Amino acid sequence: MRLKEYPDAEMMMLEVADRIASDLNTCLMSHDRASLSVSGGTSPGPVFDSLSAADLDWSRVHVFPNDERCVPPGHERSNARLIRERLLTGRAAAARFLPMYEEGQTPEEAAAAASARLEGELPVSVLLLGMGDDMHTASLFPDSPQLRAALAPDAPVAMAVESPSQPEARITLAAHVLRGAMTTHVLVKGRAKRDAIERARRLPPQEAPITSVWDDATVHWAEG
Ligand SMILES: O=C1O[C@H](COP(=O)(O)O)[C@@H](O)[C@H](O)[C@H]1O
Repeated sequence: MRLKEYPDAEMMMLEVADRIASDLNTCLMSHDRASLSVSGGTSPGPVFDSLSAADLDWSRVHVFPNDERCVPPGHERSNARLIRERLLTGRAAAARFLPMYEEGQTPEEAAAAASARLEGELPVSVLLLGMGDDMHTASLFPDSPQLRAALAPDAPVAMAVESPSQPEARITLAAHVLRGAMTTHVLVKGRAKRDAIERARRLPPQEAPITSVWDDATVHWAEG
């Protein structure tokens, strides 16, 4: 894992957006299309704002979340909603979006459909992950009963998971799918998460799921 520190969050968001655009362009030079899997939650909005204006052939980019909360697509906690509103606008509106959850599906149905839909998109060309204070990434939560299965090398592409700390069921890409990405960036903001990075270095994936996917990643951090 490479840790890159920035003097402020604004600079970090711009540089991460630039790096992702450059990674996508490089991929598109030698492939018909590129896949971009992005985090949800509270952190990546400013990266999306900048990335959505990037000059690249978005019509050849397929975008999907790392994970999804099983809520309706217009819900304020929907990762798809954040991606549609902040990333898939401007130039990036030409990208194809592949959702992980559709209203009315059970989590298990959504996970099976997402696995089938995303299998042909692998390996992920460019992966943007986030990380919580509890060292979860995507929806790989340390207190999830399904974590062991989601960390297994033979896990399905996408899995239905729960966490006692979360209000709804989730769909998450399995750890081996995240680990298999061609380029990985982890976006981390704030002092509490910096402390979490240091704690995670000494812990196994069962306690710090981020460590199961960050070996080849660049972790971008700014205090605020
Ligand atoms: O619940 C989630 O949490 C992580 C971290 O989110 P943040 O709000 O602390 O930035 C995020 O990466 C994941 O996609 C999301 O569903």
